[in-house]
Amino acid sequence: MIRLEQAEKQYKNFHLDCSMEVQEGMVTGLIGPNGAGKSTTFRLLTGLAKPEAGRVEIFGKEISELMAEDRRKIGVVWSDAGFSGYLMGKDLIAVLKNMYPAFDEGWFQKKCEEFHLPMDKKLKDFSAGMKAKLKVLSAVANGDVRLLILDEPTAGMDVMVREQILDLLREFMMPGDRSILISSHISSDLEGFCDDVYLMNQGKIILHEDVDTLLEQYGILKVTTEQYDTLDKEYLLRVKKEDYGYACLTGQKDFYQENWPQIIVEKGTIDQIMTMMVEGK
Ligand SMILES: Nc1ncnc2c1ncn2[C@@H]1O[C@H](COP(=O)(O)OP(=O)(O)OP(=O)(O)O)[C@@H](O)[C@H]1O
Repeated sequence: MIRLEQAEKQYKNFHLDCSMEVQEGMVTGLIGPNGAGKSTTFRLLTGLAKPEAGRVEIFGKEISELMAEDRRKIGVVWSDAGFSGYLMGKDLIAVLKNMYPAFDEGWFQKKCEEFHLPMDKKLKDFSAGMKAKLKVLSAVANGDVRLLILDEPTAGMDVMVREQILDLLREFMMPGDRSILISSHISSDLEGFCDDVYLMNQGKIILHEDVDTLLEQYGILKVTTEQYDTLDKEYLLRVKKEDYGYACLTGQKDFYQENWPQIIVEKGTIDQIMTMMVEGK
């Protein structure tokens, strides 16, 4: 569905060099700290920025070659942009009908009710959570959409709003021929939702892994300086100095548990793995 091959973009003090893929039927997460380059990657994918080198493809075509019928199958939600605040919820229906030939009005209205989105209120008076739900709902209500590109759709949301948005996206994925690329700087947001994640830091992908593998096989070894000296370092991805000795990230936690049963091995959340990858040496 999406393929970036050494796509490069240069800003004054920032260089993006990104290769990644989003497969049909998969939810792929793009995670990374603030300023990592996630939005820049999304701007390349949506044609808002042009790569200086490399390839950026959606549905097997370069972005500039996408036809109107291809574009109709792509839904994009930006964290910092949305509909005019002076529209009322009910005015939006006419706007969406006009934008999407396959707009599912009945479904949209039903969901607005379910999510308690007031149709007779101006969008500028919606809470942040209401705005976030409305943006995702509007993208999903386009019956043609097959690929959603979501820039931090759950950022700053409380746990209930976040789960409502993720449930909506799970429903969108049900038919099996659809895909989502979703970014977040809080990776725990995406745990239990993504099939695979790319971790970006300073414009580069520094890790790509299935979420199941990340959660089952990655671990953080907490070792004293003496234990560290005896460890086989072959399967250590990152090491970070701590007061007690070292924290070591591995993608082969069973190997260390079997061979060094005395050391502490923590499972590690995606956030901890991300922090180790970014801050460790
Ligand atoms: N139009 C631009 N001109 C100059 N520099 C830019 C421009 N857009 C982005 N940058 C720089 O590119 C870098 C990456 O920014 P980007 O917004 O892609 O990061 P991000 O991972 O989306 O961060 P966040 O999680 O904070 O949204 C930053 O250093 C930013 O200042």
